[in-house]
Amino acid sequence: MTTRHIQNLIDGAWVGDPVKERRNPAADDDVVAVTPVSDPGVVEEAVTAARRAQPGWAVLPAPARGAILMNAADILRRRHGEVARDLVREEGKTLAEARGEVQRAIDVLRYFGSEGWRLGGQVLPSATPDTMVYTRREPLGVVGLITPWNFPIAIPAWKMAPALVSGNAVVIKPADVTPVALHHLVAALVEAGLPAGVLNVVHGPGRSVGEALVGDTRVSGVSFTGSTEVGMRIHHVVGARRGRVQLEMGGKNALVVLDDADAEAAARVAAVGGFGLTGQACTATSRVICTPGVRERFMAAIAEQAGRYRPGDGLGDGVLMGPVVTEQQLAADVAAVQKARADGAEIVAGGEEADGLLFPATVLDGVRPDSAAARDEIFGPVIAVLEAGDLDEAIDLVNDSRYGLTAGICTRSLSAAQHFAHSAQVGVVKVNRPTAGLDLNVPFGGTKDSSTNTFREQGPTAVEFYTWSKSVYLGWD
Ligand SMILES: NC(=O)C1=CN([C@@H]2O[C@H](COP(=O)(O)OP(=O)(O)OC[C@H]3O[C@@H](n4cnc5c(N)ncnc54)[C@H](OP(=O)(O)O)[C@@H]3O)[C@@H](O)[C@H]2O)C=CC1
Ligand SMILES: O=C(O)CCC(=O)C(=O)O
Repeated sequence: MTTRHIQNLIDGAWVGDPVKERRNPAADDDVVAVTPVSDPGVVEEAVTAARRAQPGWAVLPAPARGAILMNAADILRRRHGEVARDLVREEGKTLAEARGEVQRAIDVLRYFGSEGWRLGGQVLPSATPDTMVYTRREPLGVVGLITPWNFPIAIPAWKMAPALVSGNAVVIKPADVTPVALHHLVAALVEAGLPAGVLNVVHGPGRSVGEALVGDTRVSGVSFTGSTEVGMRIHHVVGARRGRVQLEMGGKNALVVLDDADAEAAARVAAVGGFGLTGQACTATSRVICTPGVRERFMAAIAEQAGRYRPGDGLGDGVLMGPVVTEQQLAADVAAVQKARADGAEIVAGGEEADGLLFPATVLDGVRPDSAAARDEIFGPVIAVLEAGDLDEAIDLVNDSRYGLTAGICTRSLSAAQHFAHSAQVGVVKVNRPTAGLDLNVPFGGTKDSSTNTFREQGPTAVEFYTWSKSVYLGWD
């Protein structure tokens, strides 16, 4: 297996000594990558380079910027298999999940590449004679992107692509443990013709490099995906200088299963949302709320599903669930299940016994709404099952959370589905579909502690975060 020697990208040059190892979570003897451990001085250089490059990039016609994203998509497509295997090795996804994520990054580049032909404003009537009014979208300037390990190529792609096509220069700090997938994306953009300095990458710890990026007053906007704790801190720092902030943080996403649902189908939906991606998605199904008539059938079906998601090396045949990403995340998963047991939950599948970083798909029954298992994000393959008397009680439970990212319902009733869709205090509602898994052309974001609930990511609205609106009055005599 190849070890990737990865460097920072500053002003078009690959620099920095790769010293820090990342090992495969499924095979500790497999060194996937070595990366630099940068200090805040490197961030300073990166932002300086970005500042220098941005005006030249912004005056290129938007279709020319978009064409570079399109070229990068083609380059990445040719490397699809190699990138997907590296992604399995560094993050622990299954090969099918990794292939899907790489394809998503390619499609995101294509989508925003073609946005280059559509970026524009509005033409409006003026109250003044012989005057035309139109709006333009101006880039913010230099934007900082801070990304997590759980979608190490798709999330950087869906932040970078709208930022770049709308004329910004970018400095990105990827998650420390997953440098390789991002490197493939960045290499494709460089080979596709991105001018030096327009995209800069700094590897290193969040608490030093990430903080330096967030704290640099030349950075006009920061887009972050990760924990609520770090996100809130970023909001505080960037907000204090009236910078623009976009945060995608945690979730405690619930799936409601009503009496009229097909219990087996609902269990499959819950398992894809809760155990797929090893439960390591902010959109993962973390709570299932059953009404009494379906509960018994659902419990039998979800226990059977948990048995199918036996954890293993994501490169292995037929493996539906890969390992947990790190020891640190494993410790959090184990502690959450132990706490749930101590709080009186019954473990009907899985449990806290891990084999290395292989953690079993776990189902907790009899979870009290006020307990940690019902309230705190776990970020592992753990589903807490709660009971509600009827749909309205279920909706109250869904909304009784500090988070508001996604929610789902399994039902055959159109009116129940509609009532739920309109009452759930979340950014994304799914009916008879897993809470995780998003279309790249659809706005994404949440409410409450899940998001800044202002600028949505993905889809046509994504460029709004990276631009501001200017109104031009054009008069003639
Ligand atoms: N919403 C989501 O999709 C995600 C949520 N999470 C949640 O967060 C928990 C912890 O995961 P973790 O990876 O530690 O998440 P973090 O929020 O710590 O990390 C996310 C990103 O922020 C960086 N970062 C960390 N500290 C700072 C800081 N002080 N200033 C600026 N940037 C910083 C990280 O860098 P570095 O990697 O170097 O620490 C990483 O690039 C998970 O258990 C899960 O609950 C995690 C990942 C994604
Ligand atoms: O569910 C998805 O497809 C995306 C999830 C996501 O954005 C995240 O976990 O950060």
